[in-house]
Amino acid sequence: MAPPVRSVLPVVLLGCGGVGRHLLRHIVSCRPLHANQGVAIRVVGVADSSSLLVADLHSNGLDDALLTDLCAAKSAGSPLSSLLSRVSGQCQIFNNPEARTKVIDTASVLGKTTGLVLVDCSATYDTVGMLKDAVDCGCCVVLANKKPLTCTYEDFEKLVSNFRRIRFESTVGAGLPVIASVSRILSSGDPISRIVGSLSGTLGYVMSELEDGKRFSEVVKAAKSLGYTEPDPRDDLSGMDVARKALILARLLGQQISMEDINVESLYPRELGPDAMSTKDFLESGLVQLDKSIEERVKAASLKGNVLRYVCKIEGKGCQVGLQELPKNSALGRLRGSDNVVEIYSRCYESAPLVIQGAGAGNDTTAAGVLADIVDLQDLFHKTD
Ligand SMILES: NC(=O)C1=CN([C@@H]2O[C@H](COP(=O)(O)OP(=O)(O)OC[C@H]3O[C@@H](n4cnc5c(N)ncnc54)[C@H](OP(=O)(O)O)[C@@H]3O)[C@@H](O)[C@H]2O)C=CC1
Ligand SMILES: N[C@@H](CC=O)C(=O)O
Repeated sequence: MAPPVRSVLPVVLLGCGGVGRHLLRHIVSCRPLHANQGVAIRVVGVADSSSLLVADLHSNGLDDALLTDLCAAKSAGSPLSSLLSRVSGQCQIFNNPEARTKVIDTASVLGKTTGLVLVDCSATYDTVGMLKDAVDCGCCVVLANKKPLTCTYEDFEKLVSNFRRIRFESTVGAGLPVIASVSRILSSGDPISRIVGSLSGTLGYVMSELEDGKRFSEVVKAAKSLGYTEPDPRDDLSGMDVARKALILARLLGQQISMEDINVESLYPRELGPDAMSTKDFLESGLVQLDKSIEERVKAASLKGNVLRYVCKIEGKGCQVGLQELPKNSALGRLRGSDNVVEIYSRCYESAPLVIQGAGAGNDTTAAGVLADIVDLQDLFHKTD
């Protein structure tokens, strides 16, 4: 017999793309496991870019059959609003801008009663306001989306102001325990002097596939279909996605810096950027224009026994991210596929760094990281009766 439920965690999910849908599926499939741990996750609402589907706040949330249908509808490319005929009297659909207001109302009501975990699996800056309001209402926040933590330093400070109520493990290294390790080292009073790593699943995959003689344009498209890239793969190829991860880590180390303070090397010129062409055009006709120059760089490195890796370095007061030639048999050079590696140097890990390595991208592993973050908040949702 399952033990009594000790913690009920109401969740509102922002974003039901690749990661968000995997999260909902993991929540449904892990019900028996969580029940054995005395934990229940109640999905109260799910939002996409235009609508919010929200349950009656006195109910048990959206039921698993509806969540499954919702995932199927979104996978097929339909908006959440297409579920209108499917929803019962127990839930409602709000379209923007009412959807945003409803998220904040929900945070306000549940923040005062049961508590709420607002989970951001979108890829936009637009959620920052809702997240800050949720923090003000005493709610917990879990992020896969890096953008809210990488806008202004004031926003970052606000979001992490109650560190017990926020989790953002999946923003760096997908499911890898990078943030947890950095936080543990810091809270033990062991100063971190340097973090070096390969922090892009996409660029790691692309670089290792290029070594096998594949074409850059083909490999980038494969990375997108494997769920490694950002919605616009130029976010990865510009180095901005890695720079965001570097900024989150640097801010965690106490550096009060912004994106403008990070040196970022882009793999494509301005003429192929978002201001010049759509994502679709970039994938169809922009990418191939990069094949030759990247192939030449890979060959030049290979002649010296080296490989290319997109490296992130955080030390002292600065961060830099860019492409480097590294020996094939170095820790970063040996990386294959979407694996990330992160080396953390501190007083305790001075000559031999703490090394964290493993899958650094993908919807499944990222959603698993988000779910672990939600479950990690369970003690804040203990029933007191
Ligand atoms: N994939 C990976 O390996 C990893 C991803 N991440 C992060 O996870 C996040 C999600 O990635 P992914 O699932 O691939 O992205 P997708 O583009 O597949 O999904 C994004 C979702 O966000 C929704 N959305 C957009 N704007 C809003 C808004 N204002 N409010 C609510 N929802 C909104 C979109 O709606 P609509 O469906 O209507 O377009 C879509 O459902 C990103 O921030 C990414 O950086 C982090 C680590 C690893
Ligand atoms: N696009 C990112 C996904 C994880 O953050 C990557 O490739 O690493």
